[in-house]
Amino acid sequence: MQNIIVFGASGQLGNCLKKVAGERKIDYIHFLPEEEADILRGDLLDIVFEKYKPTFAINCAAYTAVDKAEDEVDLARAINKTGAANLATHCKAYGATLVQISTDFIFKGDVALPLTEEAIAEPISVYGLTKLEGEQAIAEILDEHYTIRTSWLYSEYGNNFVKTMLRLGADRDEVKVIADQVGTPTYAIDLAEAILTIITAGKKAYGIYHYSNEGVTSWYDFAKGIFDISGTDVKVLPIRTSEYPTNAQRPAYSVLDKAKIKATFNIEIPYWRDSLKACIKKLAAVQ
Ligand SMILES: NC(=O)C1=CN([C@@H]2O[C@H](COP(=O)(O)OP(=O)(O)OC[C@H]3O[C@@H](n4cnc5c(N)ncnc54)[C@H](OP(=O)(O)O)[C@@H]3O)[C@@H](O)[C@H]2O)C=CC1
Ligand SMILES: Cc1cn([C@H]2C[C@H](O)[C@@H](COP(=O)(O)OP(=O)(O)O[C@H]3O[C@@H](C)C(=O)[C@@H](O)[C@H]3O)O2)c(=O)[nH]c1=O
Repeated sequence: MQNIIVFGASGQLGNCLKKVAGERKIDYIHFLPEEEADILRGDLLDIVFEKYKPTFAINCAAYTAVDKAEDEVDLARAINKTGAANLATHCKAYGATLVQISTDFIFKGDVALPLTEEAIAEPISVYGLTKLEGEQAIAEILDEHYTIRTSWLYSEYGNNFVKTMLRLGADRDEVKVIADQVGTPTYAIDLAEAILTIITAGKKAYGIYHYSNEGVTSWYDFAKGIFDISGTDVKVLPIRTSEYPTNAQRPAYSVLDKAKIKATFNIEIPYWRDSLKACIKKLAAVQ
């Protein structure tokens, strides 16, 4: 009997998993409220692991405020590293497999070649560093883990670049967006589908995998796509990273190579613009 528990269930990816699990009629998945499943509280983790005796735990909990993390290093490290390690320890004790979500921001991004799972990780931000430390802590504790690195998540849930652009586009005549950071957006609904496909495949092909949508774009082109598809009349000006100072540094190139996940789990990945259309359609329907 499978039993899946989800941490960080109220976040963007948690909500997408809820949606996709509902559509797939998976009824053995439990979305844990944060107050009952704080990944920093060993006492609460003891209770939920004992209650559910999970076969899989999915960790959607994270500290994701990239700029703020530069000033809140201890909190970012506690959630992204210690929290992940706590889950790995509990999974080991209960014979569960851990699905961890990581990020393209573990990479430096100074080489314009798609990044494989073996590419050297050299984070340039506190967020990226603490996420990498989380990956490493899990790997030291547990063999039975799927660590899925993804990039530029967006969806109809939570806060993300698509929703920010639609808000700015509605308020302003002009938006300036960085054109020299290149990567691939990922519709979090597509990622949720991939996670549930991996879990239900029962393959035990543990390890690190890369997943984003297909294609390559810049934040500027992504913004253009958002405004084109939504029919928002706003001028978008391409700018350099140096013209948009932020607390945290971000990789200039972070396109993930998805060959491994496609070959191992027979996953078909949608093109980023097709998924963006699907998301904007959903957002328009709820307005
Ligand atoms: N967003 C993105 O663009 C990308 C995200 N990722 C990774 O994907 C994963 C999911 O991201 P996403 O859904 O967008 O992130 P969100 O920030 O939307 O969700 C994270 C969730 O974790 C919860 N959380 C924080 N601390 C704890 C804790 N101690 N115990 C339990 N829950 C906690 C948050 O609750 P609260 O809000 O109450 O603090 C929030 O609900 C993360 O691992 C992230 O690093 C990877 C690449 C891109
Ligand atoms: C709002 C805005 C952002 N930008 C730039 C800043 C930044 O380089 C880029 C994206 O900005 P955001 O702050 O929305 O996104 P950011 O928080 O940097 O997104 C990252 O989040 C973490 C959690 C990840 O793991 C990454 O994969 C990535 O998705 O767009 C502009 O150029 N103009 C704007 O008006």
